[in-house]
Amino acid sequence: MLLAELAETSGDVAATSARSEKTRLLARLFRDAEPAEAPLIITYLAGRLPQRRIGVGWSVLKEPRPPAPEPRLSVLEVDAALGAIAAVSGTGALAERKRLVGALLEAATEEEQRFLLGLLSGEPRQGALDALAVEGLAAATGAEPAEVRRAVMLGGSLGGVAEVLLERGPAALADFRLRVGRPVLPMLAHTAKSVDEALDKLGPCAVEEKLDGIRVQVHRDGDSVRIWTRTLDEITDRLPEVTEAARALTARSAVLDGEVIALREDGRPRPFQEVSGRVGSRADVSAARLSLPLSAVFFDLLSVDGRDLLELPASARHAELARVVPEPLRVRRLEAAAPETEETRRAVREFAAETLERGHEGVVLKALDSVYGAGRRGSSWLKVKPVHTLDLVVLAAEWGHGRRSGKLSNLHLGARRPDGSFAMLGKTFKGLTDRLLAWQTERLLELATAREPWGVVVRPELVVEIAFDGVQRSSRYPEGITLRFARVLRYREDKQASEADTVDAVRALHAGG
Ligand SMILES: Nc1ncnc2c1ncn2[C@@H]1O[C@H](COP(=O)(O)OP(=O)(O)OP(=O)(O)O)[C@@H](O)[C@H]1O
Repeated sequence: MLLAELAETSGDVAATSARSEKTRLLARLFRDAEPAEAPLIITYLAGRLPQRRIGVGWSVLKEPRPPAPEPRLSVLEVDAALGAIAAVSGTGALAERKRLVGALLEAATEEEQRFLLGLLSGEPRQGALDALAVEGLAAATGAEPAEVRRAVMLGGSLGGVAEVLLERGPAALADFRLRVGRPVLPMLAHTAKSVDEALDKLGPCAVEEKLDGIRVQVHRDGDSVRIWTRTLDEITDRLPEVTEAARALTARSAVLDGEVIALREDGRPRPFQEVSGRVGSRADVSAARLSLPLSAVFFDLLSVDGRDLLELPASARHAELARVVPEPLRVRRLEAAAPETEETRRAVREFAAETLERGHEGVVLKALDSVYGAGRRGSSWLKVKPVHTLDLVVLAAEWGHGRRSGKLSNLHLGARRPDGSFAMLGKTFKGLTDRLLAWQTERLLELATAREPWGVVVRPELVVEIAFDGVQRSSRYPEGITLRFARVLRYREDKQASEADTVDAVRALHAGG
């Protein structure tokens, strides 16, 4: 497929507000696509790059280049060119990247150049494109949209499903079943303001400790054990102790969902940063496990000995979990089968208070009758934390003063609007350690799209977790609201900007006071 066709459709989809028309346009595009092109088309439409970063800033991109008179670039050629640019390293890398970017842009027509520049500078694209792409694919192939969604959940990627669907038609969707050895996206939680609100919303439920570590999905098949993160990156080699624990279970095959944490000798959790440092580092793992042993604590079971449990209610999945996973490897949990009674509510509040005393960050309440919604942020899991946090996107950063001069410090924070753009909610430089300041200065300079005397404007890509004390009215910011006492907790490199919190979610916190 020529890039020109993709660029034109992308523009047409953005220009119409009717969902049915968007679906029709996307269906036509998918009908014209080769199966192998589908994953790329979907990523480009959503404004993402498979390479994530190509190491080229706005100063290079903005140089005018003569456009090609006729469209001739294919999407696969664009991908190959961007791959080559991302792979350049060593001395003279910058000049070489600049040369390659120039060559790519000069092979593109004016309209294609606009599309490529938007893509490379991280300009917001269609909000919710992936959901539209599911409908477009379904319309193009005659599949049921719900079946396509199910396959994406179990296949782990929309691109992968799209390719198979275009190649073999709707019948191929039946092949997407939970398989040991193929990870699925984890089920996610919504936030509730209090334990009582969560009990009211859920009805009969279980309350569990919320552990602040790294989400893991552990697949055991006989002696083979593999471990994936929330974003489905494989980290088996980093966690030999989890592999050993999984091999010791009574089940021959199992898919487990849990959290990896580090515990002190007195049983209290060590800070998240230590866990992520160990999992992310490339240091020798046998030495690392001696200085910081990690433990997995499991809270769900997706399959056991060949039986798929995804469609079972949470209570039945937990009964299976309790059968195959011994106590210390299971999350602490209390069942609240009668949440309307004062006695139950008191017990749940006590459980939550004790959990905080034990050093954990909060609790998660889960409806007893809910199925496992892989990849979904359903309303049947509700997290309750005493400190409000939001995942926001860094839009710009200001140069620091005094001890922080030469470092990018004060961050401009944005929440997501429904159209995919970002609304600035405020600024903060609080909570930044020297290590974070150094790290963010380097990253933000890479992402810079404009340099100003006061700092840099960046591609809206980096997600940062912010703690704050409340939401208040402010005429200084575009949505009329801002955060009180915002401070940085950590960067969330496991999240994309499209997963950041929305303006509506922040507004709801304001309304709820
Ligand atoms: N008992 C538990 N049940 C479910 N999740 C838990 C539990 N304990 C800890 N977690 C962790 O809590 C995460 C959800 O809450 P958190 O506030 O950390 O959300 P988040 O990291 O911003 O992202 P998300 O909700 O998108 O995962 C889960 O992804 C999981 O890693």
